[in-house]
Amino acid sequence: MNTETDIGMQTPLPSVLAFSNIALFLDFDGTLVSIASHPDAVTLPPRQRRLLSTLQTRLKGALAIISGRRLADMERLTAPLPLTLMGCHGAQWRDSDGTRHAERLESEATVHLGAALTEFSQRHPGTVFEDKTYAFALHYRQAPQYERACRDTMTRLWQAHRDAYQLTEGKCLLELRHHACHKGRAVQRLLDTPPFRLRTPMFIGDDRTDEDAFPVVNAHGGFSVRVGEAAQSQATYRLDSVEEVLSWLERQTRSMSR
Ligand SMILES: O=P(O)(O)OC[C@H]1O[C@H](O[C@H]2O[C@H](CO)[C@@H](O)[C@H](O)[C@H]2O)[C@H](O)[C@@H](O)[C@@H]1O
Repeated sequence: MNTETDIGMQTPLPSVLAFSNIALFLDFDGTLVSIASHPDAVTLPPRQRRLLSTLQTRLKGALAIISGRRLADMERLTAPLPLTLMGCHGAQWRDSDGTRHAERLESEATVHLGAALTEFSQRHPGTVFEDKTYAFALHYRQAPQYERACRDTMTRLWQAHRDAYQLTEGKCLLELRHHACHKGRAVQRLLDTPPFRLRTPMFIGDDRTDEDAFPVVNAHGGFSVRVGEAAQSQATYRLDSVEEVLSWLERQTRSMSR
């Protein structure tokens, strides 16, 4: 059964929700911060810092960022906020008290994939290779002339390692994700533990890998929100841009008791 909805069919989010019992899960790039030319060009601006800090307090800690980036990147970008963070699409995570966890990685392919993609990006100037241990991302945003070569190489590597890896497409990005990387399982893991347990989940995200989380949120009677344009999505609701995400969340904080 196809449960995806044409993006135009999604409902705009109500202007204000009963927000104090929400467990809020936020994607990072393209949701909380705008897309930039290079992964390292992104920072967390003061407006987002203030918002996250307020949400963390008002939701009594039931706030997590679930990103495709490495956990270490997310810790650096959000420091010193004491947030629950998940990196590598949920394969690594940090509790709000600073305790770190990681999925076991049983793949023997990581060294081979890392070496092959390092060599590829050296031969194709402008492409960016990110080795995230659980996932291998190849960016062509600054070298669109190599998109075809990136696709061919990633497809060939995936065919050799499809037992352990999935090939997905992001924004000017192709990614080999170990099966341990799955935002749906990440959301379920948090919903099984305090302070998220017994709350209504909301996930806001803009990308293909966020689609893994939407069915889990829907099954819990929560709010799945896709940001921006997509051909199809399993999200029930839509916000159009990072600016809309920020102003919608700011409106919720104003309506919540202190
Ligand atoms: O799950 P997310 O937090 O949305 O992370 C998804 C990927 O985000 C980053 O790449 C994207 O953002 C870059 C900076 O704006 C941009 O240059 C790139 O083209 C985008 O694909 C990050 O580098 C990846 O590791 C994440 O998987």
